[in-house]
Amino acid sequence: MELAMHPNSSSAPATTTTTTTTDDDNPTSTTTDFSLPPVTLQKLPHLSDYVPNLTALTNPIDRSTFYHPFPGFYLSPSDVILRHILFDLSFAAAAATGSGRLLAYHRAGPRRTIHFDPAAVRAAIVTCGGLCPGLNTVIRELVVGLWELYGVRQIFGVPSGYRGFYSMEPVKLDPKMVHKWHKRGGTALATSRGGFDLDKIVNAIEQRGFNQLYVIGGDGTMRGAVKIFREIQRRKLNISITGIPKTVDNDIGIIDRSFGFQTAVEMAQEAINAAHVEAESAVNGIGLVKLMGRSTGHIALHATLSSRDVDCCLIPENDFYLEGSGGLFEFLDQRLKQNGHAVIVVAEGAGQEIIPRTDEQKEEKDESGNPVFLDVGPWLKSELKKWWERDHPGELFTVKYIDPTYMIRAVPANATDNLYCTLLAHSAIHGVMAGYTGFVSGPINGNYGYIPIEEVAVAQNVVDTKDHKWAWVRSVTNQPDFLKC
Ligand SMILES: Nc1ncnc2c1ncn2[C@@H]1O[C@H](COP(=O)(O)OP(=O)(O)O)[C@@H](O)[C@H]1O
Ligand SMILES: O=P(O)(O)OC[C@H]1O[C@](O)(COP(=O)(O)O)[C@@H](O)[C@@H]1O
Ligand SMILES: [Mg+2]
Repeated sequence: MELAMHPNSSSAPATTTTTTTTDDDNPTSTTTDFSLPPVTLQKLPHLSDYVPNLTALTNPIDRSTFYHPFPGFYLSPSDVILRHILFDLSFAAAAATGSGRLLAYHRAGPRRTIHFDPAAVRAAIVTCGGLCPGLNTVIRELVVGLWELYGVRQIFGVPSGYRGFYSMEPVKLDPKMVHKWHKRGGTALATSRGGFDLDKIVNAIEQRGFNQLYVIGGDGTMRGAVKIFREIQRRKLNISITGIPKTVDNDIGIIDRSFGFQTAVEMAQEAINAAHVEAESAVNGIGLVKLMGRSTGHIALHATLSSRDVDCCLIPENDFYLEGSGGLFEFLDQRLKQNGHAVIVVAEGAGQEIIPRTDEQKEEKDESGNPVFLDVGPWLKSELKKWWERDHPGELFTVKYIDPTYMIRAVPANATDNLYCTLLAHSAIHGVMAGYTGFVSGPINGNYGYIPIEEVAVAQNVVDTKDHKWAWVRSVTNQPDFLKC
């Protein structure tokens, strides 16, 4: 679908004119006229794509005593968010001649017409994968939002992740029950890895009469949700499914960041501070902190940038080596000579290529099929000790290793993440009530949008070691780039 977003048609000549506006004869801004490139709006699946004669009702928010819908309160399909908002004007001019397009997503929010009768809704909420701060807040806000905004009364929690659909009894939820859940870490519904059996899950959904599915989970969960979505479509069921992206590692793409990530980075500071104190208080002291981050180093990177006490940050996206010129040991040698101590932050997925392992260990997977890593923390600690004894025999040296692994994700969400969780939950509810399906809610450039779940399931978010953020880390730590000459 293409939107006419600009007065110039795409066939108009691409002219770029620059003028200067003045205020009291002082130039204040530059106005450039250019043709906005054509916009492609990502199609969002809707139940009406395959369910005939859908119910169409006015939104009950019209009658809410709290909301007074004003013109523009309800969003329509022409309300969009651009995926990329940064581009240079010469690109825009070039794009208008046909060499580029802009991608847009539907904005999240209430719709004037809804396609579910609230009295007939049977909503199911499930949490899958590892923990993340804010899971309980999302559940709470889904329950309260469905109840208060739309008058839904049949809301169920599915225990223990995907396997719970077919192996456990759902738990009836209401606002009173979930009232304090945002203050608790973890997930009150319980979660698990593995157990994804498509037929059993969709059969159970049908048998239980669920017609709205709120699936909270990470990249693996989203891949599972895509399969459920496709099966629901194949069976032509009037069931809407939405994904709410949860990942403490921040490894899901397109969205600005995942909920709980900021809380985790904040928690990591405590471990880094402790490592710093220990290292500073020793002779040739090294503080070593291992942080979560299976295939992405976002937590380590952000924790490093916000701490400023870190001398070296090791992430999965940037291979490192220990010995020789430009290696970790050479760098630490210099740092210890300069400062007498050093702090290293290592993401759990870093260095996996250089830790010796058996063929069996190379194949190891968890129940969800994620690779099981060797523990980089103790390995690095032991390598550091061996190096020092070999190169500096008899000299004092200490490595204090801190592994706060689960502590950074098993806590309740901080205030910012709690707010974020609420907006995510409300966005999901509005989209589902409007009949959208197979989508994920999330912030895109600061505004909440609906993204097709199939796109989210394959979109990764890795640290770009060529961009300014990684350069910033290196400028803060002055660590080597580990590019062997
Ligand atoms: N490719 C896939 N197809 C179907 N289900 C999947 C897939 N990958 C993961 N899952 C299921 O999604 C759930 C969560 O996945 P997992 O990788 O453990 O966590 P996360 O969703 O946090 O990444 C598990 O029940 C797992 O079996
Ligand atoms: O919870 P487990 O099975 O010990 O797994 C730990 C993994 O979970 C995470 O915390 C989050 O991973 P997911 O988002 O895939 O659940 C990873 O950082 C870590 O590698
Ligand atoms: Mg994952």
